[in-house]
Amino acid sequence: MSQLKIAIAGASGRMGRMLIETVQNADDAVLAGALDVPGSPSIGTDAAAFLGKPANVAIESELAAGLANAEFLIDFTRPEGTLKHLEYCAAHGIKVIIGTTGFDDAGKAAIAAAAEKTAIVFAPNMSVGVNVTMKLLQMAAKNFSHGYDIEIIEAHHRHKVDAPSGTALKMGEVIAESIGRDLKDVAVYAREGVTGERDPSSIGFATIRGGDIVGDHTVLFAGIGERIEISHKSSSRMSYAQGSLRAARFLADKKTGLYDMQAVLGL
Ligand SMILES: NC(=O)C1=CN([C@@H]2O[C@H](COP(=O)(O)OP(=O)(O)OC[C@H]3O[C@@H](n4cnc5c(N)ncnc54)[C@H](OP(=O)(O)O)[C@@H]3O)[C@@H](O)[C@H]2O)C=CC1
Ligand SMILES: O=C(O)C1=N[C@H](C(=O)O)C[C@H](O)C1
Repeated sequence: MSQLKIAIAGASGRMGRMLIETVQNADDAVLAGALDVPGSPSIGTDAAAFLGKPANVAIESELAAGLANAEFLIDFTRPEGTLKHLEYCAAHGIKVIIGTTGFDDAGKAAIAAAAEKTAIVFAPNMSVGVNVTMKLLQMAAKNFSHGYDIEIIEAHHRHKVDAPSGTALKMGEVIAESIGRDLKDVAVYAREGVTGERDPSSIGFATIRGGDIVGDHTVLFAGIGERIEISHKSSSRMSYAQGSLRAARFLADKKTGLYDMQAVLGL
C-alpha cells in the first residue's frame, strides 16, 4: 500500500500538533514535511519531538524545503499564511486541505482560482459531527422558516482570533440558503443599546470566548411557546484532525477541483 505523503503547516500550533500526531499514528500516511513561520522557536526542531518519538522531519520556514517531499499539505494557520502556501502548492501540484478560517471574499476567490491548478478540500470544520449537524440544520430551517427566530451561538477558547467562527458562519449560510435568504442581507453580528425589535427575517450571531473551550455551536429556533436547540460540542481536536486525514484520502485520486467536507463524507 502506498502511503499518503503529508506535510503540515502551522506545525507547532494547536491543530498542527494534533495533525502531526494523527498522521504519525495512521497506517496509510507518512509525515513528509512541516512548516512554521520564520522566527518561530520551532524552526529546525523535529516536528514530532513533542510526542517523544522523532519523525526525522525538521520544521522548516522555507516552503521549498518544507514541501520538497509532500503530495499533500494540511493547513490550519491564518488566512495570509494559507494563501501564500496555496500559491506554492498550486504551482507545484501539491494537494491542499485547508482548515483555516477567517478568509475575506478575495481570499475565498483565490482559493477557488487555485483549485483550477490543484485539488483542494476547504472547510471551516472537518469533524463528521459538525458536517452531519449541517444536514440537520437544513431540514430544521425549512420547517422553522416562519414564526421562529434563528440565532447562532458559538463558544471557543481564549486564543481564537476570528469571530464569529467559520463554522457558525457556515451554519448561517446553510440555514439562509435553505430558506431562500442571503446571509449577507440578514446576518446580525452584534447588538448594543436601543436596538429596536428583532427583525423576524434576521439570523443573529453571538460569540463567547473563554478558557480552553474547544468549540461549541448551538442554533436556536425560538418560537412562541417553544424553542428548539441543535448543538454540537467538541471536546477534543482529534475529530478535526481525523476529518483532515479523510480529506487527504478523498483527494488522492483528484488532480484539480474545490471540495468541501460534505463531498468528502458523501453527505
Ligand atoms: N476546519 C477545522 O476543522 C478547524 C479549523 N481551525 C482553524 O485553524 C486555524 C488554526 O487554529 P489553531 O491551531 O487553534 O491556531 P494556533 O494559533 O494554535 O496555530 C496556528 C499556527 O499557524 C502559524 N501561523 C500563524 N500565522 C501564520 C502565517 N502568516 N503563515 C504561516 N503560519 C502561520 C502559527 O505560528 P506561530 O504560533 O509562530 O504564530 C501556528 O503554528 C484557525 O483559523 C482556526 O479557526 C481550528 C480547528 C478546527
Ligand atoms: O479556532 C478554533 O479552535 C476552531 N475553529 C474553527 C471555526 O472557526 O469554526 C472550527 C472549530 O470550531 C475550532
